[in-house]
Amino acid sequence: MTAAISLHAARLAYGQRVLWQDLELAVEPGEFLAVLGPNGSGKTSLLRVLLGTQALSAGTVRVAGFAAGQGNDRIGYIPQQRAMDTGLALRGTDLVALGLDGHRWGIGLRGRKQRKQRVAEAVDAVGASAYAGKPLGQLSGGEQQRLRVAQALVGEPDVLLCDEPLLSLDLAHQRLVSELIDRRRTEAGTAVLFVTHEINPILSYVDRLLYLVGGRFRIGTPDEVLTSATLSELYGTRVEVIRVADQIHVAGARVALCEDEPHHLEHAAGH
Ligand SMILES: Nc1ncnc2c1ncn2[C@@H]1O[C@H](COP(=O)(O)OP(=O)(O)OP(=O)(O)O)[C@@H](O)[C@H]1O
Repeated sequence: MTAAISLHAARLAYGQRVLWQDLELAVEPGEFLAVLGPNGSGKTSLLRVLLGTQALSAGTVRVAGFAAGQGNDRIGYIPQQRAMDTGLALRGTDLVALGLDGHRWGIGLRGRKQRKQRVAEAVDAVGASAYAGKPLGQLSGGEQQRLRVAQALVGEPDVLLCDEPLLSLDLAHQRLVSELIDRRRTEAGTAVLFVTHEINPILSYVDRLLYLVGGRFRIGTPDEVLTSATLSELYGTRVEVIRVADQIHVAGARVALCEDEPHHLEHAAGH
């Protein structure tokens, strides 16, 4: 099977600062890979490399069968959320339609009808039908975020790159979006690379994770990587992984998981 994403001997450095090196990674079609790590560890930079907007310092990268940047019409991308300009007149449905590859649908009346239908379905799937006709500037952060998810999925991508897609979503919509992404990969074999600070909402979907910390990384299943021994080694300091029912909590200094919790857990762990 040809990997949907492959990085070979990959290195990314900004000047003297090495974000990661000797990275060997093959993400298979249909695989769900979570990418974790503290602020500044290079998660978004990895997405930029896969999108072709950031060159590797060394090594090779291929995405959806192409050199990075060449096959972007096969990639769905959910960027990290930024507040959109409140004066923005673009409507929600217009934003979603930007995710359709114009070449595949043609410009005739039939193509236009089909495009409209596809956009309506994608909007409906994220529960945004009631507000998608409004200008983006009038929508809440979470409402805008659901439209970005629809935009990334509407083009039926082979590879889905998600940069903290659950941020600013309430629990019900976190679940809806995670399930949508999971369904896309199980039904269509789309490979998913999902950057997150919070593993628990997606833990049941994750096949493997890439955990980046200060120039080092580990790749493996959640059971392999999310252990006290592995994370302590990676962080270079004592880290405790605590499993409570089907949730994972990580306690210790500079820990990236469960961002809302480390502060009091750090105290509890005596750091
Ligand atoms: N073009 C650039 N030139 C120089 N340094 C950069 C550039 N882009 C990013 N950096 C630095 O590289 C580091 C990694 O940035 P990146 O955005 O990939 O981190 P991240 O893991 O996504 O962090 P966060 O969790 O905060 O989103 C940061 O310290 C950032 O300042």
